Amino acid sequence: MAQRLEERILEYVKQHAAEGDPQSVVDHIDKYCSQNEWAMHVGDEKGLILDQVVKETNPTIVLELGTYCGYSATRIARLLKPGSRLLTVEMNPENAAVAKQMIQFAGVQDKVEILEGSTEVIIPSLKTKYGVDRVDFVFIDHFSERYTADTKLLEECQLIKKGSVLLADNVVFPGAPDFLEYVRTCGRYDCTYYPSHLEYSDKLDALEKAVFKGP
Ligand SMILES: Oc1cc(-c2ccc(F)cc2)cc2cncnc12
Ligand SMILES: [Mg+2]
Repeated sequence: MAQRLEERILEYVKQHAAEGDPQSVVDHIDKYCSQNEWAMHVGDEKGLILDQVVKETNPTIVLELGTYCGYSATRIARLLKPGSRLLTVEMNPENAAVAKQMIQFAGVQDKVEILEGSTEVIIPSLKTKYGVDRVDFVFIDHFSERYTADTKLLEECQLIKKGSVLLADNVVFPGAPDFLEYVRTCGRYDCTYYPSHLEYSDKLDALEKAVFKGP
């Protein structure tokens, strides 16, 4: 029995999902985490909203804050057009190691790059170190206390331009009240609220979409 929850999830996927099939990987993570052990993936219900926003945005460059086991990176990457790429930031090296294997197993490794470190250090290095000009879509799913600071950092680093889409998980539970206040009142975003439920639970949660109108 693998020591860590994240390793048990990866083991289950490797033994039961279809290698090279990202939908199968996503479905099996959902199956394990709804039947065996809860884990903090965005999940199937909020995942369908994520899918819809990714499809309507059709992004070329995606930034994800909070990789965890790679569930949402796999979920997003399966929808990306050829030539597009997803950069995902994870500060926990053990989770990054699991996510790397998950993404590899799903067969989306050519689209996904895992950046190990903290967002406050990595975001300012995206242009110089990772050759990013602008990000079209940002999935914010790390510590809710960092949502507002990292959003401001993306603006200051000129990584988001008019039309860039932010989508934030957990704006109800655990909650991101200052983020909601910021994007809804600063005047630079068009916001949409998507009520849903916490992953693998009947507790209420929601996603917030914030489309940047420009500086
Ligand atoms: O989706 C999420 C859920 C929870 C969480 C925590 C405590 C609890 F009781 C329930 C849920 C934590 C998260 C941290 N980072 C990113 N996403 C998360
Ligand atoms: Mg989350």
